Amino acid sequence: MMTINMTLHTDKYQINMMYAHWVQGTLNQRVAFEMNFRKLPFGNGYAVFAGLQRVVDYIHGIRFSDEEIAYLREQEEQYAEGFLEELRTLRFTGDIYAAPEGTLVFPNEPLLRVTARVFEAQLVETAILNFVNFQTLIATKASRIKQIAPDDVLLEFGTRRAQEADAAVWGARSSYIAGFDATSNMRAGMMFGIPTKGTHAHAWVQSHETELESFERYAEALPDQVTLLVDTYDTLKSGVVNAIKVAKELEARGKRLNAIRLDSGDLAYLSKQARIMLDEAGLPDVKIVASNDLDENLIFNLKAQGAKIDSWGVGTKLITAADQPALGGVYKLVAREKDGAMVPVIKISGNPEKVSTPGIKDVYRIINRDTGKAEADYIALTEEQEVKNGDPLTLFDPVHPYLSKVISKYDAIPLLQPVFIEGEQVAKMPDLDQIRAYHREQLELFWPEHLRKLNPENYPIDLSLTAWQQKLDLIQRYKS
Ligand SMILES: Nc1ncnc2c1ncn2[C@@H]1O[C@H](COP(=O)(O)OP(=O)(O)OP(=O)(O)O)[C@@H](O)[C@H]1O
Ligand SMILES: O=P(O)(O)OC[C@H]1O[C@H](OP(=O)(O)OP(=O)(O)O)[C@H](O)[C@@H]1O
Ligand SMILES: O=C(O)c1cccnc1
Repeated sequence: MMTINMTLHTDKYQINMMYAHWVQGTLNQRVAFEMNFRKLPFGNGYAVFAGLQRVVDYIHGIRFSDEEIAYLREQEEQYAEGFLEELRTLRFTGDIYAAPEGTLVFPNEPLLRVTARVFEAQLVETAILNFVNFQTLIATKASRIKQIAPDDVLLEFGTRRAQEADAAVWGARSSYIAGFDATSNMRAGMMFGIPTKGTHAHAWVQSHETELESFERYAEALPDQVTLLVDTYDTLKSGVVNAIKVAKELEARGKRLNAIRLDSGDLAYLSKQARIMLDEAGLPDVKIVASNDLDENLIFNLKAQGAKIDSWGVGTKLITAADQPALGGVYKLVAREKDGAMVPVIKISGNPEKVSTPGIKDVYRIINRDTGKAEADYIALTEEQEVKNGDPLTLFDPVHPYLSKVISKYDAIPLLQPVFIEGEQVAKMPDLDQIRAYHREQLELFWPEHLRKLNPENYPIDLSLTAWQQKLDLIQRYKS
């Protein structure tokens, strides 16, 4: 398979900064960047971290080959030849720590950290944000849907409405991580091993003289997985009646009708009526699939109306994250090398929540040993020992520091795991089913108050006293 060179999947300003560092002789300065987001999407109580596999693939593929070099030479005559020669040998040689895909993550905590020569750390910002922002957004949307239909079969149908091809396949993967059962996209199935499922379209019915004939022909062709779309002409008077006839014909051949699909009209009413008709025909095992612009709110509503739907096909609103089409993850410089040591740096803002937290940090999920539940995430400078030693921790909200409590019986799970060290991948990426299982286990760690769809309780993200003090000191220094 031809692999596409993604090295120039970056903003020009990154190359400009790389050039300026090269000119100034500072390209080898070591820096640390952390990625985080400030606001949860969809009013949800958590986000589902995704995109790391794509980041890993991208990092491995960084190469300025003849084509990239020629393009840069042509695009920007200010770039000196020596710089272009430097790029020719550029490989990623830094460290990347990241949360595993499927982890529940929260605002204002580092999800991924790059420590590298500034030359490399700057190059990779754009692609990392692109991959992680999109995939985390879709995984979070999918997780909301899964939360309200935990026992139903969830099918991802979005490709035709996705924002182009990459979004379709990586969105399908993100949905699967968060609990979807299958995708309709065959390429996503082939690339990632996601189960694929498909029914048939209205075109199949329309391309026959009668609906019944179309159902019979379809069932003849694919007798082991027949799902019939029943709404082309009249769902209850024609579609379901014909589906029942075909189910009986299948039974006579030792086969069975798997399901019917509803794709328009009042899905609550039609599913209830269809259920009665199927049950009365002795077909209680025939399932009902619904589709038509669904999302978590509609599905929730349909369930409240007593809809008899076993499986949901969700396309447009999932794959485009229709109610919030972007996650605002950012990549901020937190430390730089000075006289051989890494020193913290800060970005001040008029908005207190936007002031960056300086220094290289780790995040620990603090599990209360009495309850087995996550109590808070605790952000500490990497050199801090308290949490590593299991010493009592003061948990306090950095925006409202007077709200605090001490916890002593806890387990601290470090969220950021090494992925690359000195340019070498040090951890094998889990396979997709492991990621999916891990995501399910993650949910078990949280109280339902943080997981509910509407007005969830904020999960505390706390700063260590040392990290907090350092931030205050730096704010003070820049103010004076
Ligand atoms: N019982 C229900 N309660 C709330 N919303 C519903 C219900 N049934 C269906 N919907 C949703 O209402 C929206 C409109 O559906 P409807 O079938 O009326 O229009 P449509 O999609 O234009 O139909 P058609 O495909 O026949 O043109 C869809 O998003 C559908 O999922
Ligand atoms: O509604 P979504 O959540 O986006 O799910 C995907 C939609 O795509 C198909 O419709 P389309 O009209 O494209 O084709 P069809 O003729 O097969 O219904 C399908 O019937 C769903 O309604
Ligand atoms: O299999 C289906 O029913 C399907 C697939 C993609 C989009 N809409 C429906």
